Formats: sequence, C-alpha cells, structure tokens
Amino acid sequence: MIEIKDISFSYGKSNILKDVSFNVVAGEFVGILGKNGAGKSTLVTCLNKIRAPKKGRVLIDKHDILKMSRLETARHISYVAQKNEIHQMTVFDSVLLGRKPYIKWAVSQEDIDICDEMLEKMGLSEFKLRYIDELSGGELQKVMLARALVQQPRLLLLDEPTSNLDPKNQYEMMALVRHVTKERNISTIIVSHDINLALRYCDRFLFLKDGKAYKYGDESVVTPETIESVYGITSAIGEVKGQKTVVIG
Ligand SMILES: Nc1ncnc2c1ncn2[C@@H]1O[C@H](COP(=O)(O)OP(=O)(O)OP(=O)(O)O)[C@@H](O)[C@H]1O
Repeated sequence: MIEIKDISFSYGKSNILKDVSFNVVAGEFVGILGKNGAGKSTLVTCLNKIRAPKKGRVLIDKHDILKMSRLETARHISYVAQKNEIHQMTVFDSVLLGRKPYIKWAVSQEDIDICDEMLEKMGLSEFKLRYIDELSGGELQKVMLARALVQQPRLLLLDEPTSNLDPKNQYEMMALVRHVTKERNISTIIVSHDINLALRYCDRFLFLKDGKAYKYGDESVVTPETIESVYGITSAIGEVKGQKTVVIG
C-alpha cells in the first residue's frame, strides 16, 4: 500500500500542491490527470524524493520514504521523467542502469538476462547495441520505460511516458505497464493527458485542480462535469466497443 498524506509544495511563494492525499493499493494502476501547470509532475517528483514537500508524508508499506537510504529508495521506486537527460551509451547499458540498486560487485548473469528479457518484451532487441542519442523520441521513451521496469520497483512512477509514441505503441506500452503492475503486484502512477488511454488501462484516476486532489476514484469520477471543471471544456461520454470513451467538444 502506498499512502500519500497531505503533500504540500511551493516554488518560492507560489503554492503548487495543497494537502494532496490519496492511497494506491498493490496491483493498482492510477492515472494523474489535470491541465497544464496543475502540478502533476511536481507531485510525482515529491513522491520520489527529487523534491522535498513542504509538508506531508509518503509511506510505502508503512515505511516513510524520507527515512529510506538512497539504495533503499532505488529498490522501492523507479521513475520515468517527462524529459530525459541523454548520455552517450548503448541501449543495453542504459537499461542495465536500472539494475544498479541490486549490483554488488559485478553485473551478474541474472542482471543481463533480466535486461535481455525486457528488451525482447518491448521489441527493442534489435536496438540493443545502438547509442541512445541515435534513437527516435518514441524509441527512447521505450528504453527509459524498460530501465524503470528492470529496476523491479514497488512503486513505478511514469510522467507522460507515451507522449512520443505512435498510437499502436502507446496502447502496447500501457498494456505492458498494466500487465507488469498486476503480475508483480506493484503500484503504478502515471501522469497523462490522454483521458481515453487512461480510462482504458488505469484502475483509478486522480484529477488535480488548483493544487488539490479534486477527484479521486474509479472510472465513475470521469464525468463531463469533472472534465469541464478541470479542463474548462465540454465533453460527452459514451461507449465504444464496450469501453467508456470521452468525446471532447
Ligand atoms: N522549477 C520550477 N520553478 C518554479 N516554478 C516551477 C518550476 N517547475 C514548475 N513550476 C511551475 O509549477 C507549476 C506546476 O508545474 P508542473 O510541471 O508540476 O505541472 P504539470 O501539471 O506537470 O504541467 P504539464 O501538464 O504542462 O506538464 C507550473 O505553473 C509551473 O510553471
């Protein structure tokens, strides 16, 4: 169980997050939604200790993440950022970095196998020895996701990890993340602007508005009223192929 309790954060005098609280149980995939500048990325970086909240706590199975060592944190949380820093290294080495929290003296055969398996699963095997600065934006996003998954976290944090992917890859990546979340019984939190993609794959939805957790719950919180209040646009909700779908406008 991940417990996020009363997180508040400010950049200088500007209060971005105000007492944001929500829980994510094991095996659950949660989508964070909200308009540009709502504080979604800021919230995610408060959950992985990149930023220190002014107030509040994050507990993973009752353990306060602020009290964890760097190594312990890396074994519990992995994170794919919206913007990635690129260093000159191969795809394989870049994914292998995700195993760093587990490597004691040298890379083991198990580490290599875990990385190879993930590259295969994500259709990246052919890129294994390519340099990551020679990849397309979408290919790079897949590599970053592969790295986060081989880290085998308890909490997986993804900040718009599919924004550069074509529709087929977006759906495949979301299906893979959902599958891994259920199979490993971990908690996954994703920031997304794609309400329909989130509706299809996430179990619960957190709408951020004015720095607060405006709505949190299952797909029943995704309503035209919520969408209008959060994004200032009208919408209709229907069903396409048995799937709840939002049509904007
Ligand atoms: N380092 C910073 N210093 C000052 N203000 C910042 C900083 N980073 C973000 N902000 C501001 O904080 C607010 C929240 O930013 P954040 O990136 O968390 O929003 P977001 O919901 O993720 O937005 P988007 O959907 O556009 O990615 C914005 O108004 C942004 O301008």
